[in-house]
Amino acid sequence: MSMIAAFYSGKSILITGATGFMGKVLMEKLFRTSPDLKVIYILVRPKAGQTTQQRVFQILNSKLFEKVKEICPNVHEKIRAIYADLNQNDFAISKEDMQELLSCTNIVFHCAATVRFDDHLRHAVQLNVTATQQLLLMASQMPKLEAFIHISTAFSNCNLTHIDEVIYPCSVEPKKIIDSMEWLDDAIIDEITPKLIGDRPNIYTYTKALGEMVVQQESENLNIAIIRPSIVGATWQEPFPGWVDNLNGPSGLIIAAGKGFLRSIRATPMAVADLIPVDTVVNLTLAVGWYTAVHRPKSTLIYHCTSGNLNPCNWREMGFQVLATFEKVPFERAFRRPNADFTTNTITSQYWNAVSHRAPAIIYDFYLRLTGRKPRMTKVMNRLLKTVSMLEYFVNRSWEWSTYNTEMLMSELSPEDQRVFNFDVRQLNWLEYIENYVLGVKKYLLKEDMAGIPEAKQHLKRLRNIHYLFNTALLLIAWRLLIARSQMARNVWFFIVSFCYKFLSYFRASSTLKV
Ligand SMILES: CCCCCCCCCCCCCCCCCCCCCCCCCCCC(=O)SCCNC(=O)CCNC(=O)[C@H](O)C(C)(C)COP(=O)(O)OP(=O)(O)OC[C@H]1O[C@@H](n2cnc3c(N)ncnc32)[C@H](O)[C@@H]1OP(=O)(O)O
Ligand SMILES: NC(=O)C1=CN([C@@H]2O[C@H](COP(=O)(O)OP(=O)(O)OC[C@H]3O[C@@H](n4cnc5c(N)ncnc54)[C@H](OP(=O)(O)O)[C@@H]3O)[C@@H](O)[C@H]2O)C=CC1
Repeated sequence: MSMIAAFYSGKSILITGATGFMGKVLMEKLFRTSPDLKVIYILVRPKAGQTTQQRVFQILNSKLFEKVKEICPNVHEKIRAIYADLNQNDFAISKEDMQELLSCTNIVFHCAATVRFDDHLRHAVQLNVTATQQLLLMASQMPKLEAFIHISTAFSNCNLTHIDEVIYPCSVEPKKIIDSMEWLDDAIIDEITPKLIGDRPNIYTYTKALGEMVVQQESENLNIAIIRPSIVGATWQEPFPGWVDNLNGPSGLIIAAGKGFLRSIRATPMAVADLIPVDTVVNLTLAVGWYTAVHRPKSTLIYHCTSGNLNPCNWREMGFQVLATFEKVPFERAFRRPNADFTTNTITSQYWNAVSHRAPAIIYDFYLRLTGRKPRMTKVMNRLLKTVSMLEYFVNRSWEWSTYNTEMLMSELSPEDQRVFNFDVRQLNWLEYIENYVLGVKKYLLKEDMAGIPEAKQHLKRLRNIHYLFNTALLLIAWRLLIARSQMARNVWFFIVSFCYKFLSYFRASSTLKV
């Protein structure tokens, strides 16, 4: 019997960010392994015209929850969706709901965050720092609370190259930042943002670091742990391989590459691609929840959930396998044939951006205009290149994360728990994982049918022929222009033509003699 699964039975669990990528997988695993849990409270806001109830209904009816519904048919009765907006005071939770949350919650998993790299500092501070502080305040009023698990990121200190499982302070106290956000206007905030984030690449990593400081400062009477996952990717094994539902991290780039929009990137091929499957993160999170509640460590423990030091894979290997999978299962209606050029040089990268990305987009838009349609490719390409430029920081560096706490926890688990809540990335086969990831992107993000593969392959063949035809035509035009302008080129051309003519005449004469 799994001790971790048994621990969650009968418990009331509060999850923030349950409608997000990681939150859904966390909920799914909890219901699947501990169907006897009492209730999962989730803080949800209405979004995109859907009420909170409609959002929950949609999640429960998704493919991700198919197994859960077999194991725990009354799952909908065990989810309590609480209307909440983490941007607002007291999260805009009603008095009754708040009362219930405070008096019943046993475990808190805080996953909600803004993960956008370019969010405005005020909004990112509100969500990643102030909301964390408010949630901790709520937690301190929960008499039955056994553990509070905060999800951070391994990149919160990405300005360092070796990162230990400790909290590194930021130069300005989070409380001062929170206060200043209340009275500074947007223009001043924009001005001071670069100074505040310093040598971090974006507002996201900076505000997650501030969030960790808040956790440390408010942790006095609470039983807290922090998880720091690296780049979270599709599921490895559970509930099935390759599940993914958003474009963050590599997923969006896999689409862009598979559809032939993105064919080169400024990336260091030998840099470690520190991906971690979302189910691995969730397994570690649940194990940490159990360990923190049962063993009550004296200080706040931080757990790195990374792959690089235990089972490294570099970007070259990853890109190679992604391309190999495109050969087997191509994406439908690709713009160009997928390709992967890595360059570490900024000038070469700009050259490839012009030749491989912008020029085809301009030509395609010209074609759309000619055929009376609205041009759109240049706009799509500009947005993609903006996204790529924001992700480039992470594919041109390697980090070393120590994983003592994570390994210690692994050794504390029973063999059954090590199996059911497996977070040992040494067992991960990258080639298999990446193939399933690409397949998952095709199935769950692009919603493409496997029956369309022959047609997709046919389409790629047509694109290859167009490519050859286009290059040949380009070469001929260039050559024609050259011989029109240069005597030297003309001489070379006449020499080649007369040489070919002589060779053919000789060949014809010798074959006539033989007869
Ligand atoms: C070296 C690799 C090989 C490369 C080879 C060369 C190319 C050939 C490829 C072969 C195979 C390549 C496959 C492997 C690629 C691996 C690359 C992996 C890079 C991973 C880096 C991750 C770093 C993560 C570090 C920290 C981790 C975390 O803690 S948090 C989670 C990460 N957070 C994010 O990823 C959020 C990032 N997104 C944003 O911040 C914003 O969306 C934006 C700033 C990028 C854009 O904002 P904007 O307001 O302009 O637009 P928005 O409305 O948000 O979206 C615009 C359109 O772009 C789409 N979109 C959004 N995100 C992505 C994305 N990550 N990739 C691609 N597209 C994205 C979005 O859907 C919109 O589309 P439309 O609706 O159609 O307009
Ligand atoms: N994905 C990754 O690569 C990594 C993620 N992390 C961390 O993991 C955690 C989960 O990330 P992930 O699941 O990928 O992110 P998602 O963007 O998929 O999910 C974010 C969640 O936060 C919720 N949220 C955002 N704003 C509010 C708000 N104002 N009120 C209520 N809820 C809100 C979202 O709700 P809604 O659906 O309503 O928008 C959503 O449920 C985050 O803390 C992130 O920093 C760490 C490392 C890597």
